[in-house]
Amino acid sequence: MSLVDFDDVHLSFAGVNAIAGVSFTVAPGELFAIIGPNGAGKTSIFNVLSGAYRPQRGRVTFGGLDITGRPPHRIAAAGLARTFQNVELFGNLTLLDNLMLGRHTHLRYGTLAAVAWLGRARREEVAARASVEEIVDFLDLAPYRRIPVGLLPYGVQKRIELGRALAMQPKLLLLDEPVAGMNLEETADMARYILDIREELGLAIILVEHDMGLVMDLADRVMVLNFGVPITTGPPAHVQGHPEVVRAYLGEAAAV
Ligand SMILES: Nc1ncnc2c1ncn2[C@@H]1O[C@H](COP(=O)(O)OP(=O)(O)OP(=O)(O)O)[C@@H](O)[C@H]1O
Repeated sequence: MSLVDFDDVHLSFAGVNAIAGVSFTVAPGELFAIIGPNGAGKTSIFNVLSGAYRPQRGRVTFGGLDITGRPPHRIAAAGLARTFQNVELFGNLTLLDNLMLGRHTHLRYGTLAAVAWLGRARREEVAARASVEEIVDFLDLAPYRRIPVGLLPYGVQKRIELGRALAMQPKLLLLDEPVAGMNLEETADMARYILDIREELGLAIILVEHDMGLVMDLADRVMVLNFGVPITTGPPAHVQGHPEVVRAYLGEAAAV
């Protein structure tokens, strides 16, 4: 069974079609990439998946659950986590605090228990700390543990954002331009972490990215969008050779 089933989704803003009949599925553990020129509708798909936008038509199921139009916190609790195009961390908090905030979707104790620091609250907090420490190791973030994240280099902040998404223990990660603004070394590092997440943690990932080299290296399948409509979907080799894709989008990259 598919983990994600995005079925004939339509979304428009005051007559502008952001998504005009998009369908795709993502299998558990798959790395599915979405590419397309600026304004093609990639971020809108993420916003529909995560519950920020409600589509006018179509249905989205996640893990067999109909999540169409559900509020973002419900969808997050069902196991969907995302990172953003621009870093959205709490700059004056430390790495550990930022990751603990990500983990908070999983803490189930009530306010009273937390105030009284009762058994369950304490046990959950200890488990949360342990799982956050695993993420710190996994992403090689130990040197930055106690520094306010706003003071850290951009590439490290993007990695922390990835860590915060992992702290939610998701089944599906939405990565929105994870290497935008990074230098070559930072990009290669991020590519390795994305592969590790997939191979060691077995998470499904939907990747939106303009870096074609990264997409073609990492993705199992790629969907190409143009003006809110998919042109084609398939393995990287299929997409790269598709004449309409070359014309609509890969023209410059293909010439590199
Ligand atoms: N909140 C909004 N209000 C009005 N129009 C919007 C809104 N969000 C997106 N759009 C429009 O929907 C279309 C698709 O935008 P979207 O941001 O999804 O594209 P994108 O492929 O992610 O682009 P980019 O690569 O530049 O991030 C664009 O025409 C955009 O202007």
